[in-house]
Amino acid sequence: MEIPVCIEIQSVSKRYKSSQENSLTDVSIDIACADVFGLLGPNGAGKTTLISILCGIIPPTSGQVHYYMNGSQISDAKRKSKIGFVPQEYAFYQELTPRQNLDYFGAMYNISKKRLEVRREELLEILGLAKSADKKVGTFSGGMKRRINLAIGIIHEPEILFLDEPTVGVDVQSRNAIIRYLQLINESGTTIIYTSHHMSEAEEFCKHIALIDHGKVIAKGELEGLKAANHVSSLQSLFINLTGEEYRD
Ligand SMILES: Nc1ncnc2c1ncn2[C@@H]1O[C@H](COP(=O)(O)OP(=O)(O)OP(=O)(O)O)[C@@H](O)[C@H]1O
Repeated sequence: MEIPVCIEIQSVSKRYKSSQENSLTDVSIDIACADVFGLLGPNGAGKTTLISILCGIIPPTSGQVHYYMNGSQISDAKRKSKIGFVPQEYAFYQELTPRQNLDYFGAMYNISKKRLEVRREELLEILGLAKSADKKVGTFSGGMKRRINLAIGIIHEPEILFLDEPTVGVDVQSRNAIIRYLQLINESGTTIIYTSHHMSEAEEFCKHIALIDHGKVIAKGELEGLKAANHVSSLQSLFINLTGEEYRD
């Protein structure tokens, strides 16, 4: 049985107003429902730009993005309540505690007080933040900050979750906790689209990938199939084979 498409990206190009060049050129990708999809590529490839377009934060210069749920296209308004976004930058208030941050962002999604309380405590527990739930987030380690960033992005139980480098700068323990939790919510049906520079993590985590370089898709498909077709045994080798060794400064 064919898995239905959840996000259809059609010929998306982006040129920022201040720029002479495209940051994305003619990007077309289909992402299946309940997939773990990796958007991978070197620095400056266009990954954050693409995620920002998919989340509706910035518009494409040309091209279209369609979202589908239960086989039907959904409106932009409906899409907003269905998606979650965990950005690369910390998106919380340093002066507030994890409980206060989660209450604040939960209220923005109009979650009922009762449901929010349950969801908040559940996330604090699962992500190992319960003991520090009443301390200011500004005093936290990098790993704890990444985990609270994740908790905020999923407080409203999104069906589609975008994560931009969710494990950057964290230790192995926090990385494992984050990936384990993401695997858990994927198993219960959440579609995950994520970027990372951590190739062994992406290799373990992603089912399908798109490799982007200089704003263009240079490879896409099922990860194992791409490795076999390129005669390599690891995602890192595939990445180097297709994007080369030179710096992207
Ligand atoms: N607001 C902006 N205005 C102008 N150019 C931008 C803007 N944001 C990004 N760019 C440019 O668009 C290109 C793609 O950047 P983007 O941040 O999407 O890449 P990335 O793949 O996420 O990189 P990284 O892995 O370093 O985070 C780069 O050349 C970048 O300089």
